[in-house]
Amino acid sequence: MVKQTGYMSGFGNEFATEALAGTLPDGRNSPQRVAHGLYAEQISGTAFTAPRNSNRRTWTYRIRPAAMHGKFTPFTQAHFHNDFGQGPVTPEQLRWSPMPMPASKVDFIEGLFTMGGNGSPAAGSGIGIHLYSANADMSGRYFYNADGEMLIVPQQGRLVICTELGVLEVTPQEVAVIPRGIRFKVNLPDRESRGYVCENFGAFLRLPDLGPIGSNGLAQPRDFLTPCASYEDQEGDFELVAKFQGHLWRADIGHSPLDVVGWHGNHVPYKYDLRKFNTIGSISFDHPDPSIFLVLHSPSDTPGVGNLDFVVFGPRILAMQDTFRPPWFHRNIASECMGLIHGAYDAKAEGFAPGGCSIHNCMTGHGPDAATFEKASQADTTKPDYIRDTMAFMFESRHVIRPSQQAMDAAHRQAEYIECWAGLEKHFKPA
Ligand SMILES: O=C(O)Cc1cc(O)ccc1O
Ligand SMILES: [Fe+2]
Repeated sequence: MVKQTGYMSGFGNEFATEALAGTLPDGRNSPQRVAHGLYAEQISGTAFTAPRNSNRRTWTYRIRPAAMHGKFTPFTQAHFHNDFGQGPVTPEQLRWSPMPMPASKVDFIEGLFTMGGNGSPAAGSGIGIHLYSANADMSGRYFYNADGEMLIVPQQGRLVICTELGVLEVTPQEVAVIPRGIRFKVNLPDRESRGYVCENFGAFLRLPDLGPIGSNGLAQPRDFLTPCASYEDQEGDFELVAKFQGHLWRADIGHSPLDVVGWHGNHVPYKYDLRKFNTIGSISFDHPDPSIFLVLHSPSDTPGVGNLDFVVFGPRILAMQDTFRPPWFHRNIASECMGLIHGAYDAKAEGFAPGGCSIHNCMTGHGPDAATFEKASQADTTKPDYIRDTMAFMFESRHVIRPSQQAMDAAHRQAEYIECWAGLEKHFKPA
């Protein structure tokens, strides 16, 4: 079992950490013989020649190189994939209730259920959106995703994510990012967990620029935590599962691949507590665009346009006067997938439950439901509203989120979702 040994703070830092003193070579990466009889191995997360400020790689010093495992054969888990389809896609507003907990024993990888996505691992852009519900540890099973980094958002039940580079303990309202290629397993200390996963096939997530906000605000770099090195020195009949080009593969492996005794670099897993987000809003009038709630951003090749934007709607005080305070009615060029981690969301009076999700695609009209509209239109805006118990989020993407067939067919899909706007009254009085 990999032991938790603490965290290092900062976003995008060059970290250096060793679980055994004297592991890291001094002044070089690949000495002729590594200390303690370890192997040196580099993991490159970006092109060798990527500009310095977006170059990611980590040097690992490990018991065995990652090349040591059996042959890959397909791994059957039909619900987790990137087959978002090529045919017609409905522009309808879509919403789902929380996914039920599994009836039999299911681990994190077995419990992943693809909701939709865009682009592809082959194209090197786009995202995959998944829900998971799981009730078993990954015992003897290890996983890596060659297709992209994984943003993991537990909604219920903690996750202990044991990675090659150390252990992340993640509670609901915290999120974790596992970089492309990093091997890990997930244990469930609360026996059950469910939540959301966004795979990012494009440029890695980074902190957004702050522009006129200034040098502080939104997610602060020091609140991102990367684990210190810790390792398993274990032999056994284990399994390595790989996600490669949209599908899963398995290979026998005779040892734990979480065998990195020391490492240095910046291609690293991290976690972030969403409750630490410094939310900024209007203190005069109008509801600002939700870009001010941006936590992490994966840029596309068009400046200012996100391959993936991770946006969070946490507790906040609404003070705008003579303003319709909840999110307005809108249609966006971007496509939106929302989830709810805790409490209620201020645009939806009912039906959007913690663990549920919605998709509002490019130019599809949406906004407050009828009950929310009526209430907020009458509210006293001379006094502030304290929105306390809430944590909603959005995966927003420049490209249409194509729902998977299994998501469209799922029993937990709310087929009558659009009825939440049916009760909006006609108030028009031309005189
Ligand atoms: O649709 C939503 O609820 C998300 C959202 C929130 C907001 O405050 C403004 C725009 C937007 O898309
Ligand atoms: Fe929206």
